[in-house]
Amino acid sequence: MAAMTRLFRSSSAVFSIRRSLSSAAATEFKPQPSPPRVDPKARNVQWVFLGCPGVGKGTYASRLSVLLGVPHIATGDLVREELNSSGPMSKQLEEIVNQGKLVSDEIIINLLSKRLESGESKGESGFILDGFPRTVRQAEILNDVTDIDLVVNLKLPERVLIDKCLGRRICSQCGKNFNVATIDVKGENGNPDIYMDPLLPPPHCASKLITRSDDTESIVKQRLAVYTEKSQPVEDFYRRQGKLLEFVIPGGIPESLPKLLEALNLDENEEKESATV
Ligand SMILES: Nc1ncnc2c1ncn2[C@@H]1O[C@H](COP(=O)(O)OP(=O)(O)O)[C@@H](O)[C@H]1O
Repeated sequence: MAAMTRLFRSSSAVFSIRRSLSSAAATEFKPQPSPPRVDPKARNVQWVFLGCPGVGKGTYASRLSVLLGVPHIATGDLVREELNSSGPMSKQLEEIVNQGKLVSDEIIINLLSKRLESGESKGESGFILDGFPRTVRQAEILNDVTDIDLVVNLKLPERVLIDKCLGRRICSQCGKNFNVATIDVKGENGNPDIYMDPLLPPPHCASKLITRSDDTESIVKQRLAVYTEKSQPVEDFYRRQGKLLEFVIPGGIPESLPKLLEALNLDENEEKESATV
């Protein structure tokens, strides 16, 4: 990871790294990968979680990061930390985020480099990235500095995404995410019904819940449009490399997490046992 941190630094300074995809890679679509069995003792996976706002990237990435013993690094969290600080970029970031737009690649890579450097100094290795890369340019830069093992692309229908964003709540003290929405959507056009219970906070968080300023209906719709325009091409970028694992979320966490672990070739019980050794 040291090399990645250093190279990220230089790429953010020079910001001219470009990797043109070979024409063969651009046309050849590889089948969905079957992830190799992860050895719990060598958990330095380098994974990326993609998916629309509200799909649950943070929820699933944070659970997997605990199972695999790698940090969960969410660029949205890095942006919000900076935005809530009294730093020089705070006002500018607030405006961008509250318009549902993307922060510049340069700012994001700078924030991510700092986070990787601080993790590296604490001995972290491997990562699950959530919310990065979000543009093809970011994906190209990442591709130039390190090898990503697997990209998990989470999917849900758009009407569920909007309800989930509107129901999202965060504990202002511990930072954990909850959701007060009950999702109960009848399947259409051959798609199955989707039911999700609310994810309610424990009593000590209940009085400290806040809503993200960008989780209003109009900003969520704008973020979804930005995702389609800027981030969907990132799915194709990784699909061409044969690294994209598509996962349609079937329901709430109790139903979906075991299925996701199965798709990832991970065994929750084995992982838990080895985590306690
Ligand atoms: N990789 C990125 N590139 C540009 N902007 C980003 C990136 N990651 C996060 N942001 C900014 O932070 C905001 C919140 O990100 P995130 O928490 O990942 O939200 P979402 O729920 O939309 O996935 C985004 O709308 C965007 O303004």
